[in-house]
Amino acid sequence: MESVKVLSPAKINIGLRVLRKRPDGYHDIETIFHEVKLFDEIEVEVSDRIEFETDSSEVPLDFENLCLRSARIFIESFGIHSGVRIFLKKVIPVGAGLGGGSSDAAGVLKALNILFETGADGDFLCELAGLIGSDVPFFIRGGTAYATGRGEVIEPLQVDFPYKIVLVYPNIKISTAWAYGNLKLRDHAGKRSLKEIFIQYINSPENLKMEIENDFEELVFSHYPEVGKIKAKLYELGALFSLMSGSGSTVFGFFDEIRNEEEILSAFGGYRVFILR
Ligand SMILES: C[C@@](CO)(OP(=O)(O)O)[C@H](O)COP(=O)(O)OP(=O)(O)OC[C@H]1O[C@@H](n2ccc(N)nc2=O)[C@H](O)[C@@H]1O
Ligand SMILES: Nc1ncnc2c1ncn2[C@@H]1O[C@H](COP(=O)(O)OP(=O)(O)O)[C@@H](O)[C@H]1O
Repeated sequence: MESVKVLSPAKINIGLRVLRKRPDGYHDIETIFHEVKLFDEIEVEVSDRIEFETDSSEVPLDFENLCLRSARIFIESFGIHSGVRIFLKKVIPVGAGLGGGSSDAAGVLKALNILFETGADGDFLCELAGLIGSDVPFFIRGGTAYATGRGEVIEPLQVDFPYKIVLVYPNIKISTAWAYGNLKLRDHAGKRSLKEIFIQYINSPENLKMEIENDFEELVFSHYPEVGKIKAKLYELGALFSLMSGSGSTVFGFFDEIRNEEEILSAFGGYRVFILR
């Protein structure tokens, strides 16, 4: 096989509860991951070294590069005796709460699995993915899933998703480690699980509004008031439900139909807006 190309999608978190700090420094969380139609592109081919190229100036090229980390883990775990060249076309904003880096890491695992014809199944790729980052296992299968543990325990959910989605990224990069490190934990004792709430109310946005929260909103909105203003503006523009994704700074809105595309785009002039139908 000459080369393999895959698309790696962004995600949103439809609700995010941070439950407790664990002895290993991570936090147990509860979230609904939902894949959205915004994609990076990855191409891999065999090479004599492990090489990486990208069209983005924002992706780190050192040890923090998640595509390189994925490739090294894959090559070591299968005892492969060649290298790979990875090309990443970056579309998903970086440090935006959309999981782009994690998705690219999963995309590299999936692409290399095809390139080297290992025959490894999704469960094995999920195990490798968990070594790279908490959000990476979700992206092996994508779709919609209920996640627990540090985010790596995935239960796929079958849902007919009824909304168009608008994403607004206000050009503010937020470090996930900073967000977890500065969060004041809230008490979720006695609440129904996000999975139950999501399944019961996916077609009832008024109830989603009342019951689904993202614990990072308070912290991020207080440091960056412009992020909170996006949520209010999305409701003014007709969103049925709106929430910040992950540790921010992207805010998403669910709409039944989008008839005011021009108005939405001009309301957020200067920000990156994605209208996903
Ligand atoms: C907040 C979320 C919600 O989906 O997403 P993003 O906003 O980053 O997209 C995730 O929990 C982000 O997961 P991910 O981005 O994979 O995090 P990792 O690389 O594993 O960890 C980065 C750092 O975040 C903290 N961390 C991460 C996950 C977790 N459950 N508890 C934590 O405390 C740790 O300090 C860790 O060193
Ligand atoms: N392929 C990649 N794309 C984006 N970021 C990457 C990548 N590889 C490593 N990173 C690092 O991961 C960090 C988190 O990026 P990203 O996954 O886009 O954000 P988030 O965790 O907010 O969803 C970035 O600040 C960057 O340093």
